[in-house]
Amino acid sequence: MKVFDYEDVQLIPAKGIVDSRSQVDTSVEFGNRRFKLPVVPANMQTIVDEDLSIWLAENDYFYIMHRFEEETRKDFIKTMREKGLFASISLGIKDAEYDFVDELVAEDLVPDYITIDVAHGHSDRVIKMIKYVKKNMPDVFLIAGNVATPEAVRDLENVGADATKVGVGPGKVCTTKLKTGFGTGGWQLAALSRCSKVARKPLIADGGVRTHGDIAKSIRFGASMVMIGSLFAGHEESPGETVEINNQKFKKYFGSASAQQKGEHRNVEGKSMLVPFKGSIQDTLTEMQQDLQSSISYAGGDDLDAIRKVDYVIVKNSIMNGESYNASGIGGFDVPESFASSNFSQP
Ligand SMILES: NC(=O)C1=CN([C@@H]2O[C@H](COP(=O)(O)OP(=O)(O)OC[C@H]3O[C@@H](n4cnc5c(N)ncnc54)[C@H](OP(=O)(O)O)[C@@H]3O)[C@@H](O)[C@H]2O)C=CC1
Ligand SMILES: Nc1nc2c(ncn2[C@@H]2O[C@H](COP(=O)(O)O)[C@@H](O)[C@H]2O)c(=O)[nH]1
Repeated sequence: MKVFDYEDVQLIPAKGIVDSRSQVDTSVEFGNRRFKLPVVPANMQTIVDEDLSIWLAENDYFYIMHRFEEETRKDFIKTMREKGLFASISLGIKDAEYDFVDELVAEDLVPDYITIDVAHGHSDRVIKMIKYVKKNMPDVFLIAGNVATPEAVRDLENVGADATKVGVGPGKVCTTKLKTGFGTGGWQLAALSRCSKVARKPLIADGGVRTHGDIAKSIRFGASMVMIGSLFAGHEESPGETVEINNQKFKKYFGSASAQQKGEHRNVEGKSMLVPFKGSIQDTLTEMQQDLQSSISYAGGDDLDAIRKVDYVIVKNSIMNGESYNASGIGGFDVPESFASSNFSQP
């Protein structure tokens, strides 16, 4: 199998057709709505909250609210409806989630988008939940994940998923690859490419995006939407706790399967980091849009479709010219265990 990841690939420029990058359209249709960018902040507790969801929806960006404050989900849907905004929530697969689905139907609170958010999406339990949601809420746009293989994409699509989310273990705060030996860490882009060969519905590339150019690469290899955690951590609007060390501001970013999230040390497959404070999320989204407009212009077109057909080369591990990601200021650092547990109150 030919494997490669984001840092191993360079897209090859084609003859440009626009006079200015400002003419380029980065918008994407996803589930009958059009969004400004093919990018969604990860549905994690230190990345998105209600305020940010409202802001994103009001400004025509896609969002998925996380599922880690279960009891607030109905009120969240009501709030979004009162504001005339779309509602997009996450769902687990435990027994109580079936009752939750029943309650949403009974109380006429069916959201516009639901994302089934579990680590091992290619499983009987996820298939059962997809069938249940689609039977009881046929109009909801249902995203299911996470998966790593074409077989999984086929299986989840066949039982009713409207989109599948690809990426097991490539995340910045993920320890799945180390603790279990499984996943798409190190070959996430190739895994996405394999999945795109069979997908009949949209794919979301999830995890491993470290630079804005990786968004264009995700689109090239089959993604309709790109889910990003670490690049969205550390903003003013990010819900992660702010920490000051030696007069420098940081924000916490922790995994959804970390001890911090779970409140216990059982089946931990995630860790916690401090990410340098980055200012406003609007600035990052604007820069992402400008960079993607530039990508599309290099692809020789004026919308995202141009990137999907562009040629590429594999240049094994060479695009950083010997620099590490941290050296370019993109990273952050891991939180020592002692610091993580003593200075952070559990959600
Ligand atoms: N994208 C990725 O690579 C990963 C993402 N995550 C994120 O972490 C969060 C927690 O995920 P998850 O633990 O699935 O959710 P939950 O903690 O809600 O667990 C869901 C259910 O699935 C069971 N379960 C979890 N993992 C497995 C497995 N490998 N095989 C069989 N059953 C399993 C759990 O039981 P029990 O705990 O008893 O096994 C539980 O009953 C999610 O937000 C997920 O997206 C986590 C790991 C990888
Ligand atoms: N293995 C784990 N993966 C996790 C955990 N929490 C979140 N995630 C996944 O990571 C991406 C974000 O990746 P990034 O590289 O952009 O930071 C997120 O969308 C999840 O799919 C976890 O605890 N363990």
